[in-house]
Amino acid sequence: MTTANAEIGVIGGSGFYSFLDGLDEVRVDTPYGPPSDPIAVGTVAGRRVAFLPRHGRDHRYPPHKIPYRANLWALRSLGVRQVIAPSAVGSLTPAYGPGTLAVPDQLVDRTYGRAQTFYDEGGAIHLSFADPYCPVGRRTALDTAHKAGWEPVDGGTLVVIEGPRFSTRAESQWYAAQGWTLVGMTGHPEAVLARELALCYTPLCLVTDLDAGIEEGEGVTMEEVFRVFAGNVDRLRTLVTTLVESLPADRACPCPHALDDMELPLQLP
Ligand SMILES: CSC[C@H]1O[C@H](OP(=O)(O)O)[C@H](O)[C@@H]1O
Ligand SMILES: Nc1ncnc2[nH]cnc12
Repeated sequence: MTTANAEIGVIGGSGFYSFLDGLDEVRVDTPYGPPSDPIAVGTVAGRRVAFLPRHGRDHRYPPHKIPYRANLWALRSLGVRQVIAPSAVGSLTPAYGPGTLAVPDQLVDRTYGRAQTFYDEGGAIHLSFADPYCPVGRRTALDTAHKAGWEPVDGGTLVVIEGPRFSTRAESQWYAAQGWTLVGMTGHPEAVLARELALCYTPLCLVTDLDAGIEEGEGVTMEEVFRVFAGNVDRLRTLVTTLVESLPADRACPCPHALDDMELPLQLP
């Protein structure tokens, strides 16, 4: 049983395996097994922060094998109430080239076979997920990014595919034709599990490539994703640090934290 605590969680994705120096590492266990990695906990600008690389620091978990439930549960058990979630994504529009930062406001789930709820026994719980992301977190992220010199994209739809393969050109063109703008592999079930634990969740999507239906080359490669992300990770890390400082502590947002006080079949950590 750890006594470490944090209010803000950062879940790093591909190429974002560490956050800041000098954080303490804590091992947390959960009813869903251990999270992807020990969690780095510390104080940043007076705010208590917990950092967890979703694939593990050695990227041992592919997107469909990430222990999403353990990750969210572990963060919540440390006291986390707001999650910042950077990830590498493909673009479904030529308007958003590599290096673009986007803060989507919608999500489409095209995954299958992933455990995507904590409420699979003990009673039926149906939560609203109409707006999957915290509006205050999104606004703060966009304002913070503007101040830091980014030109972030405000809104758009992230389609989450099962992976680990990238999309075919036809799939990609179909996603784009729906009006969806970004494609990734990890945004679901991460966001909905955060919602089920009454956590605010703010995605920070860094475009690493034009997806297969948009570009005319050989298709997306993993090497390309890592290379472009590596070229942006330092300023993204700086942005996340500033965002940690800027997120309002009072959570005066419409996200359903009332869950905290509800009688649920699940004993929240
Ligand atoms: C490294 S190629 C595809 C991989 O990158 C993205 O990871 P994350 O969302 O954790 O940044 C994508 O979702 C895939 O998991
Ligand atoms: N094109 C793409 N498709 C799915 N996930 C991605 N992550 C980064 N680029 C991606």
